Amino acid sequence: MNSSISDNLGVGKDVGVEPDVLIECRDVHKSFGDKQILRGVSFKIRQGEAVGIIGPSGTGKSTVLKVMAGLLAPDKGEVFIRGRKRHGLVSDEEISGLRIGLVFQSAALFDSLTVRENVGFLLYENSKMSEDRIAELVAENLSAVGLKGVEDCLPSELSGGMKKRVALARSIIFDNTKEVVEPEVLLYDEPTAGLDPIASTVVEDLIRSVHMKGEDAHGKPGKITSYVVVTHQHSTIKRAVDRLLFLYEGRIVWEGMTDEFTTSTNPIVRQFASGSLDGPIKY
Ligand SMILES: Nc1ncnc2c1ncn2[C@@H]1O[C@H](COP(=O)(O)OP(=O)(O)OP(=O)(O)O)[C@@H](O)[C@H]1O
Repeated sequence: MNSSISDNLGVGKDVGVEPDVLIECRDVHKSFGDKQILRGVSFKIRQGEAVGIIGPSGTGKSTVLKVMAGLLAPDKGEVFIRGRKRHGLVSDEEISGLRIGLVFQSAALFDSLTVRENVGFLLYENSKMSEDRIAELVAENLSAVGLKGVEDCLPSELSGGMKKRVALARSIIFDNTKEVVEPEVLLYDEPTAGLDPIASTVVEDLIRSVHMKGEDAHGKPGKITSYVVVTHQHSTIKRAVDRLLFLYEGRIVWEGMTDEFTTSTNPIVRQFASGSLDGPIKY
């Protein structure tokens, strides 16, 4: 791609960053009106990683996910996708060489479409694949998340947990007739919020199972290269992620592996991990 075309397509020139870094936020700032939410957020998401973003309510975690997904543009600072600077909002993930999926807390399925139409939606709209092939792929991906025989159901006929699985199947399905299959990063916004402890465990294991280091319902490695989970739940922190970013007052104030979280001496982390009212975080 020549540079004038790539500039028009919203992708800048390569910068010399590490090849295993899929997404990098560098000094990202974002305000809504006069509310400054992100005040210089910097971090990297690498190949194969399972990362959690935690922090007090309203601190900007969902905003970070939207910036990573290209749904919100930073006011200041930069987002690099596989070493290429993104300009503004992303309109075509193919250009970046990375697919980025955002999985909302509510499954966000189309009520009037069947499960098959929901899961295959992007392929029906954007690919040249035959309807039969899409139907096959839909069945394969539903089965990877442990669902069978629900293709003709409407979302209203499914339980909450089944809807989450359908939403996940929709996020991991891709057009496998293309020559180049880009890696995919999934961003989960509070996937276990409002679920009972057992349903949470099911979702946490599902998130692991679609990751390349996990195994799907057939014992095959998952398709997702890396993922990022915004969560408040300790079980999700422990079970579904390996590394944590702690966001507080618009900045990453602590980063570490999950097992370091409960032993950290950082006063902000200690207060958050224990749920104490005493400490630097004020409500
Ligand atoms: N589109 C928007 N317009 C105006 N304000 C917004 C917008 N999106 C987010 N905000 C505000 O930005 C702040 C951060 O929101 P965000 O959802 O990113 O926080 P969060 O850390 O994910 O919170 P929670 O843990 O409660 O879900 C909140 O005060 C929110 O009201």
